[in-house]
Amino acid sequence: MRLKVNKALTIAGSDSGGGAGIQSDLKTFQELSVYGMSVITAVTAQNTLGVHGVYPVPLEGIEAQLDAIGHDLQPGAVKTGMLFSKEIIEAAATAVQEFGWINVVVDPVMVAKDGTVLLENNAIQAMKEHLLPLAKIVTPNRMEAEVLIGNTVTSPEDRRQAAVMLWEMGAEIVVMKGGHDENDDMSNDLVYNGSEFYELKGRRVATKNTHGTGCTFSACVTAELAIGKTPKEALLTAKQFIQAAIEYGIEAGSGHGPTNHWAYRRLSHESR
Ligand SMILES: Nc1ncnc2c1ncn2[C@@H]1O[C@H](COP(=O)(O)OP(=O)(O)OP(=O)(O)O)[C@@H](O)[C@H]1O
Ligand SMILES: Cc1ncc(COP(=O)(O)O)c(N)n1
Repeated sequence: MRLKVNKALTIAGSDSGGGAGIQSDLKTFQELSVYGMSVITAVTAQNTLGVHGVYPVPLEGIEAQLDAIGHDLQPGAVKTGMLFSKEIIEAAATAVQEFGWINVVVDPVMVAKDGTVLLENNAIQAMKEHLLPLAKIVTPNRMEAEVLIGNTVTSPEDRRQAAVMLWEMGAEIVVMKGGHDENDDMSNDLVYNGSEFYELKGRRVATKNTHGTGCTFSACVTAELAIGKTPKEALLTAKQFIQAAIEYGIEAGSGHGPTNHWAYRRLSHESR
């Protein structure tokens, strides 16, 4: 018997340490029973202590991966992570349009936790011009939102304003993630869909093991959209997924460790 599967694609960088990027995305897709596919934009030599090298894949190799998928395997949703350069952003945006890919989730990855640049400065404009208008959902953290709107985001009012500005740049739904907020109790994310604001609420976990939280969250949103869930349903599940992954953390490496990608599935089974 052949099962019909829901398919999702990640266009992102490889994290040799396994906690972020392509690796976190494929693990998350698998946990949600979604068939994962990947276009690798760059290889990073990375562990929990930091990024030790960044090796972009030649543009021709990226376009070949996009074409290979586009001509055969139609994804039900697509996410972008580390895109590194203006040229790679343009190639990804061209493929989305050429192949009619839907449910595009843009995680505007810019720097790693240790400060290593994962998106060149001159690529910001291309992201605004070419990618945000194609996004069903964009998921910036506070620093990424500041770079995209060109202003600081500190107060709750700034956050709402930034969400509106990003929506005006063309993303259908904006999620302002709260991982970097100065709130010891909660890590809440603010969502704006053009007509209403709502929050994804989560208890803040005191841990240094948060490597790849943003990648994992956006991968979960993507998988849920591929399954056919509404954006709101997808976001609520992603919040539960990342909460479990942080709360039931694992110890791997001696620096900023990864999250537990199987915690959500374990908890779902246990509660049945
Ligand atoms: N310590 C924490 N406790 C609970 N939730 C957290 C914590 N840190 C982050 N989160 C949640 O994880 C998700 C990712 O948010 P975050 O702001 O960390 O993204 P990010 O900076 O893009 O992540 P990264 O760059 O590490 O992949 C959000 O839902 C956020 O609220
Ligand atoms: C390939 C790749 N993609 C994304 C991130 C961001 O994750 P973090 O901010 O947790 O380092 C990363 N470090 N590496």
